[in-house]
Amino acid sequence: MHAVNTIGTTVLGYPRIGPARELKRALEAYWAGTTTEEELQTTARRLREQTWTTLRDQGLDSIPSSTFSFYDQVLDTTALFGALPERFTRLGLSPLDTYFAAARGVPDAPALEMTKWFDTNYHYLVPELGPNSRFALTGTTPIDEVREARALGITPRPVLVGPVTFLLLAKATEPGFSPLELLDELLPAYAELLSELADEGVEWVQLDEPAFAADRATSEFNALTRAYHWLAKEKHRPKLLVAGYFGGLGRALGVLARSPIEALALDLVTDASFVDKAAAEGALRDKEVLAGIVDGRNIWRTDPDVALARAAQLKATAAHVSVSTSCSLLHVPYDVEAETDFNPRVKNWLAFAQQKVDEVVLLGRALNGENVDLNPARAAVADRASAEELNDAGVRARVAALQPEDTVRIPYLERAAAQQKSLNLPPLPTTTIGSFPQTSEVRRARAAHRTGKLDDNAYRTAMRTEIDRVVRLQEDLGLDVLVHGEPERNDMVQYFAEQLTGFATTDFGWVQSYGSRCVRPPILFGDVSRPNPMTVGWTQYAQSRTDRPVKGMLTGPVTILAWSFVRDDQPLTDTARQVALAVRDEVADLEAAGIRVVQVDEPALRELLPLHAADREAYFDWAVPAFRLATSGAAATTQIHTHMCYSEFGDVLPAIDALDADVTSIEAARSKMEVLADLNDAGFARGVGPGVYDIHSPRVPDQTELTSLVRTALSAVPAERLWINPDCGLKTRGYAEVEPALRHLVGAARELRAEPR
Ligand SMILES: Nc1nc2c(c(=O)[nH]1)N[C@@H](CNc1ccc(C(=O)N[C@@H](CCC(=O)N[C@@H](CCC(=O)N[C@@H](CCC(=O)O)C(=O)O)C(=O)O)C(=O)O)cc1)CN2
Ligand code: MET
Ligand SMILES: [Zn+2]
Repeated sequence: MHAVNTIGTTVLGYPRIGPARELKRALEAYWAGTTTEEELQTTARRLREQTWTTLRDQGLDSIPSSTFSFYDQVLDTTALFGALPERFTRLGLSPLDTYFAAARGVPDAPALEMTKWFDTNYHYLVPELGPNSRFALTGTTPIDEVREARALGITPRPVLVGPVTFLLLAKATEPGFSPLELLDELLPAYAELLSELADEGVEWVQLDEPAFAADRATSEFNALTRAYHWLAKEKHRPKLLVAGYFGGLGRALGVLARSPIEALALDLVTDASFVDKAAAEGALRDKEVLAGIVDGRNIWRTDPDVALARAAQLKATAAHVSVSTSCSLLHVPYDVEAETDFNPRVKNWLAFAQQKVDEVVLLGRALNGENVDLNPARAAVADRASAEELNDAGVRARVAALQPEDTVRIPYLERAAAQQKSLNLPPLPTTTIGSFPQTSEVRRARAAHRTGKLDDNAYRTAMRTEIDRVVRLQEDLGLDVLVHGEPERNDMVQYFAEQLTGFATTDFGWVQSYGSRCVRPPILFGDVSRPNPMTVGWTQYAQSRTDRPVKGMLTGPVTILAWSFVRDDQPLTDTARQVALAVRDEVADLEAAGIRVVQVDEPALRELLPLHAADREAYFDWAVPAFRLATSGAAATTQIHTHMCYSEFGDVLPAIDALDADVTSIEAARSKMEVLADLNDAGFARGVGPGVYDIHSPRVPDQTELTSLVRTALSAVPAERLWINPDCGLKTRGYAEVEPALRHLVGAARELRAEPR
């Protein structure tokens, strides 16, 4: 047993969508109006109870609560402290519907902005705060959950977004205002919650401060000091565990070590060198340290010897050391045992959330000096290291033979002239980003094909029918560069992973991306190669149905890595080169099949940007060449497009320029085209297609609005280089919105082409 009053073994958080995506289905049914709030609440309660009892039965000492969310934990915090913008609260909806309005938007109240949770593929809803924002404990969810858990005989450890990270993640509603100025307003609301949790018998509360894994200013460290001195001075409160993850804590480690909190959770996986710094931090002497030695973000089984050595290093300096995950398990799937169709050898190398909990329990006992059997784990790690799939001589030789000229094309202006001669496009050419609406018909056909109910021929016919429809629609609308619509793709990364060697894909390995939307990140376990063309058949078919150019559609190497679970036994740069060569082969085959425009999507270029500025150059040094390796084999006449979205691009503009794509489409509608001026400042002078409307909203923009946006764009970019397109792919939308929106888009282009310049 663990010592009295310590936290002991635990995990920092757990998946919540449900092992069979029960929450996704319950949410979508509720939003569609086919079920009641009560039914939704019942599903939610059952999922929470299932999580708590599973974690208890697996033997964790401390069970987290409030890791459940109906949409997002940052939005939960905003709602809990009464800080939802008035445009939602004045709607007169129930608390739950007000919350969903903020998450998803309603006709007169656009949703909160959504953005990436640090360097993950999870998205949170950005709080909007201004000088007049006030906080009050208006919600009861953490307390309700404690009561639910206690009814099961479990006294849980509520997990909350910490006050400083919450403010640092918010966006200011007024220029010049820093939400951190609201700290003194916010702390009393947190203190009140802590006091109420103490009343419920809660012993420990976890406050997450991942914002301190990024570079921070002195004022921000001061805020951290102030926050935890302030919260800790309250007498009536649970003990405080502060969790920093997604990297080493830098100066925040000392700040937290010197603050009067009782425990600290450290990510010992992301930054191994951080262990020494933590060990050297004498002030940990009065604290319990949760050693995050089980990777919460990747799916490999933990090497028990490496992990235990890291944890043991802390024993000399901390009052008590317990074992935990490096971060919440939100970022991994539930259970590897659900994968019945999996290569058993690869399966034995993996740990999903449920297996990671077992690892935490086992390693915790080992750290306490109990006699446990670590040999199965050691054997699995050794087996993986020796697998021949990790070492494909042909792939290795090809990478070793790469030359600098493999990442260089002839100068842009020469290419642009050759492409214009071949494509003969009008000024302000129009195009889309690739996917068209994924109708239930298309989804059903894919599902039936997967389960064998639809044979290959019938499936091909179904997809071709869809491609015909999408091509005809684009011709009718008058778009200039067409796409095939991606009906055959379950996901823009998984689709490729399913066809490449070195990848395994899952049937049930769902991970929440945002709200009810999930992805199944492929597992990149070995050397990567492309046995056969992956997209040529569909693209060539689409091209055969029209005289206009059809744009081939590929996912780039950086995004394939970012949205997969990647191997941790070699640098990302090595893996990226292998993936890039596979994409390069596909570009060559598309070209050979007569495709004159190829888009290589890199929406995750910004996502993988390291949180610490000092690591960024090294990142660009592999990410940019990987994209260039994938695309530089193309003939001068082949027009290479790329696409980026879901990000603030400020920190990656030089990298976008360095990709050397002929045309870059980039999310811009929500920021009103500001990115164009920024690109100019970075010296960017190639084709650019700022998204002219936000595809995340069902709202259809009218032509006047689009014309005016393009006019704004024209003040930054000459018509010869300016493309007109939506912000992102259309797969999550319906035709009822897409058709009129694209009609207005083409109309705007025509209107402006007719104007004298
Ligand atoms: N990997 C990835 N990350 C990304 C993005 C992305 O496109 N891909 N886009 C950004 C935003 N994220 C997004 C993530 C997911 C979805 C999304 O729509 N996901 C779908 C699932 C996509 C999928 O893999 N679908 C498969 C499997 C569908 C499925 O669930 N099938 C049913 C049965 C089929 C049926 O009858 O419908 C089942 O297995 O139970 C398919 O369509 O083939 C969902 O949650 O609903 C959208 C955006 C950033 N990160
Ligand atoms: N080609 C992809 C699509 O249109 C790009 C999406 S970026 C998240 O769906
Ligand atoms: Zn996109």
